[in-house]
Amino acid sequence: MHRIHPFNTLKARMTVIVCALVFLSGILLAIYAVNIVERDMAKLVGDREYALLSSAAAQMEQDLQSKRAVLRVTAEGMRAAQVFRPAAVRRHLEQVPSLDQQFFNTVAIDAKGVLMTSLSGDAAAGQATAQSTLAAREYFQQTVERRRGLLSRPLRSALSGKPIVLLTEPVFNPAGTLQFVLASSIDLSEAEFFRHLDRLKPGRNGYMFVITTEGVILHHPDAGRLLRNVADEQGGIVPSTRQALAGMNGWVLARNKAGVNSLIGYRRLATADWIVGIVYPTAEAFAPLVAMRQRAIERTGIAAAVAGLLGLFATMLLLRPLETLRRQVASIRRGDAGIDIIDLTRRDEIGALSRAIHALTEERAKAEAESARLASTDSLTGVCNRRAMESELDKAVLRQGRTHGGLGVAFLDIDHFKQINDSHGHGTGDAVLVEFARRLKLAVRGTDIVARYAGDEFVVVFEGLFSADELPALGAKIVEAMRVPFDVIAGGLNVTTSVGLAFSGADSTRESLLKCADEALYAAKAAGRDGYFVDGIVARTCGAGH
Ligand SMILES: Nc1nc2c(ncn2[C@@H]2O[C@H](COP(=O)(O)OP(=O)(O)OP(=O)(O)O)[C@@H](O)[C@H]2O)c(=O)[nH]1
Repeated sequence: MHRIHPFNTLKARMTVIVCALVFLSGILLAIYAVNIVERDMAKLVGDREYALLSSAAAQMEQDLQSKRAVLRVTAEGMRAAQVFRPAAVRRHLEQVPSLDQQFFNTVAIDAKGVLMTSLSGDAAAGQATAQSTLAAREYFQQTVERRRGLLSRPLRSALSGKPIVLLTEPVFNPAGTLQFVLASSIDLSEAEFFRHLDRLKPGRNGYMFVITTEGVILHHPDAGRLLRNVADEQGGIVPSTRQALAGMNGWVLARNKAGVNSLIGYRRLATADWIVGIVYPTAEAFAPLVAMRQRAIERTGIAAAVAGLLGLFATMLLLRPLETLRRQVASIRRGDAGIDIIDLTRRDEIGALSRAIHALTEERAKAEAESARLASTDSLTGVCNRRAMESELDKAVLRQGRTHGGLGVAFLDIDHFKQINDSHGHGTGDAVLVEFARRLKLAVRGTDIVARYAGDEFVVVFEGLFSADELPALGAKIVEAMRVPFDVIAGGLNVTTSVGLAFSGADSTRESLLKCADEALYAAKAAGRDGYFVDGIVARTCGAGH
């Protein structure tokens, strides 16, 4: 029997397909779910960081406001008290403790830009260095011009050399003439609100930064970048910062300047041209998600393996009847079982296949039987043909050899059949042959073999005879059966036959028996037809050596 390779079985294929489908759908589902979660979580984390950023920005704003207020109140107090001379100014400033708390230093610059006093440091030295330069400073010029205080661009202090921003406030006399400008500096490298900002930095590698709306760095974990403009740095402005400089408030997922994928947020202050920023590397921000994705993929793999096993089990269970059917068909082919072992009661496709196989086998058996019948039947008369007769006679000879039963053979020929054909036509001749065969069958036993040997010649094989003595009666009966006119033409047609009979001996063969019977027929013809002759009835039985 042809064996099927295990990998070619339906079970294997279906298992592979089930596994692949489960794995694929699982992975797709996991990716889809993780993506949704990722999106939601990114939004959650982004919004949370942005909220943090906003609160830091608000606090910074508040801090700047209170600084501004301290300076304004101080200036207002000096105007009201008409404190305009340098020594008085210094004394007054020294008496405002919040100035020292809020600022790195506070200076007074007269209307010409000359440093009048500086709260910290050597005022005289400061005066000497700054006298020629402060008048040109942008913050001084703009304060004088606008006649109100401002927050300066970041700059390097002429006095301390530190990176600073200045809050200014002009002081006028009651007549409205500018007496001097108060300028309080915030040390960018030490500012308290930046320290506070750093305390809010997200994760281990996240950081906060502050830039001006012109791109100058006010605060950054890398102190070396202070006062640099991001546009002038190597690599230029990253796209997200460019958007922030253009006015964007919010967060994005982008690369920072170091090329690290990060969640980057920007928040512009309302009262200063500053932008507070936050950078949170995504690897850290979404670390739980990365772990979750890993877990999802691992678990999907396990689920696929389990589903594959279950699929294999289910497939084996479902296909078991198919395997049974295959075995049944194999045993039917081997001849070990009949077609009835096939179960026709199932209501599924395997049942339908079983019924189809059953019907096909039955039809084939019928067709084979029919073709065997046709192969062994004379098409005109319906009795056995010569070949079938010879085969049956061979078997009968063998049987009689074993059972020692008697076997007789009659060889018949219709008398003057050629004349019937010639006188009445071939059709009538055929009708005579048919009627002759019918009568012949009726004249002998149902178990005897009646065959058309050729043309108008017939053979009958009689089994189970006791002796050759029974042959004359059989011959007479046949001759007698043809005596009634054949109803094949108007008025009937007289048809007679001559019969030669032979009886088997111990060493008889088909050929010898037929030869004996043929010789007896010849004798019957010679004796005048319409009669029978039994070969050797008196003298001999018919043996192979005849
Ligand atoms: N109608 C018909 N005629 C057949 C058929 N087969 C053979 N024949 C004819 O049957 C005739 C047989 O003639 P023969 O056996 O030679 O001689 P016969 O006329 O019977 O004469 P005897 O046998 O000597 O009595 C031939 O003319 C054949 O052509 C057949 O199937 N149908």
